[in-house]
Amino acid sequence: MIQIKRLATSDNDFDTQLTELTAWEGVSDAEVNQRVHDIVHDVRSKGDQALIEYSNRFDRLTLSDSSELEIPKAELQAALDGLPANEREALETAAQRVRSYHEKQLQTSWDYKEADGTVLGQKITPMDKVGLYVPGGKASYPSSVLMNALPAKVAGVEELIMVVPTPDNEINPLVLAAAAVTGVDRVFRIGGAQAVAALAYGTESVPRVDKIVGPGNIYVATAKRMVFGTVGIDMIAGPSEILVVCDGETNPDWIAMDLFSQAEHDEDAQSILIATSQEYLDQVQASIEALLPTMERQEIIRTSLVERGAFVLVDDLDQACEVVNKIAPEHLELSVEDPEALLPKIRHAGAIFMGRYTAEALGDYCAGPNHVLPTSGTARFSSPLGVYDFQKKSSIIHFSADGASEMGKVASVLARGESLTAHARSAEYRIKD
Ligand SMILES: NC(=O)c1ccc[n+]([C@@H]2O[C@H](COP(=O)([O-])OP(=O)(O)OC[C@H]3O[C@@H](n4cnc5c(N)ncnc54)[C@H](O)[C@@H]3O)[C@@H](O)[C@H]2O)c1
Ligand SMILES: N[C@H](CO)Cc1c[nH]c[nH+]1
Ligand SMILES: [Zn+2]
Repeated sequence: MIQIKRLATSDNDFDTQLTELTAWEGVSDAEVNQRVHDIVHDVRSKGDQALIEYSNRFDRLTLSDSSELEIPKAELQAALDGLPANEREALETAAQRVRSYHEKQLQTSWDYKEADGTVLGQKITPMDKVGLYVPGGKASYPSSVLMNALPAKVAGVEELIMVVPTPDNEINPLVLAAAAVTGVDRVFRIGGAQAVAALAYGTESVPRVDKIVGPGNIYVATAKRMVFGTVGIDMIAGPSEILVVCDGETNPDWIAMDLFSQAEHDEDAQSILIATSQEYLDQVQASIEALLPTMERQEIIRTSLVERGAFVLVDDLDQACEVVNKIAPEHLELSVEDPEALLPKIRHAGAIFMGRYTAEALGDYCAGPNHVLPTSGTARFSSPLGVYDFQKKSSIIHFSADGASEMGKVASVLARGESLTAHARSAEYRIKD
């Protein structure tokens, strides 16, 4: 029997149980923080040498020279050329759909003119150089290459630097092929906190970037948080999560597999099912028992479900939405007859999958929207990775002589109210007699 926690909103201590369930201890774990701090410090002070040492230790490589850190560009195209036709076609189809979706997000500069001729606006500029973290410890993620690189390309970023760990010196050719398809400029075989530090501070081989994006495990997420300020980051995109709300009418095997789909990423991944009847939860439990032995990654799935998974019994679908908003999941599946009716009640979720046919897995690969999403409740204030993450804005202010005179009077009063005389006099010079 796989012991999945059972909670009910009718439990007296439901809120406490929910808080304990969704707390991702690792993020604030002092030991992880110290380890990541040491790694970041070493990369900053020893550069490539630290990258070589950590990659040899954590990814079991045998690097001895800086020149081995980068994967030559010719290997990216060779990987693409060597793909079986069905893989190449799937990769290109997914890339085309992700690109089209993201093109809709492109923001452009804007301005408007006031009656006295003053022009105000915003100039939108792509970033110069960004770092794309592509995870690769427990699974390899060609799809994450697409999701990281394509919005950056659509935004017009000049240089894309990708990092990806290659444990035991193995790399999925699809990862390199995806880098070729999307036009990534340089790829380094490094991962974890050391890769994040290299992108943030630069080393002899790895260029320093302006922003680091992409998902990763606890070491990656902690390092991104640590270097924020020196570089920009997109969000904390940690271990995957799925929250399924079901009205009890979807085939329980489908729901069991949807829960497995995120649990198989990582022991730290979180899969939760909310339903309106105990009988339905029992049916999904039975499906899990029957299907788990058929799964290649059953040990990871089992640990994830037992340690971090849960079944939550609610009175009705309205109450389900309240629980969703408290959890603010990365992925939400509304596996119900009328998902449109629930949508207005959902305020916090990274991506919302509507109806019984919309498996979250489609969103991971080829629906079009980005799969790099905020995790561990950060959907309360973060959004999916998008073109907007690679664009920045400058305010444009161009006063006419008349406008400067009128606003000079306003600025003068406010500046004198702050006792900032130079500000006041600077504005006053432009006031017409
Ligand atoms: N939120 C998203 O959008 C999204 C998308 C894809 C994947 N994911 C998540 O990304 C994560 C990927 O994790 P992963 O482990 O497979 O790959 P990863 O690339 O994130 O991490 C691998 C690296 O972790 C470092 N590491 C491993 N053990 C360490 C230790 N003991 N001390 C210091 N560093 C250590 C190593 O440097 C290694 O190269 C999963 O949790 C998955 O769920 C999230
Ligand atoms: N579910 C992950 C985001 O949390 C993305 C992914 C890539 N490959 C499979 N899944
Ligand atoms: Zn996934």
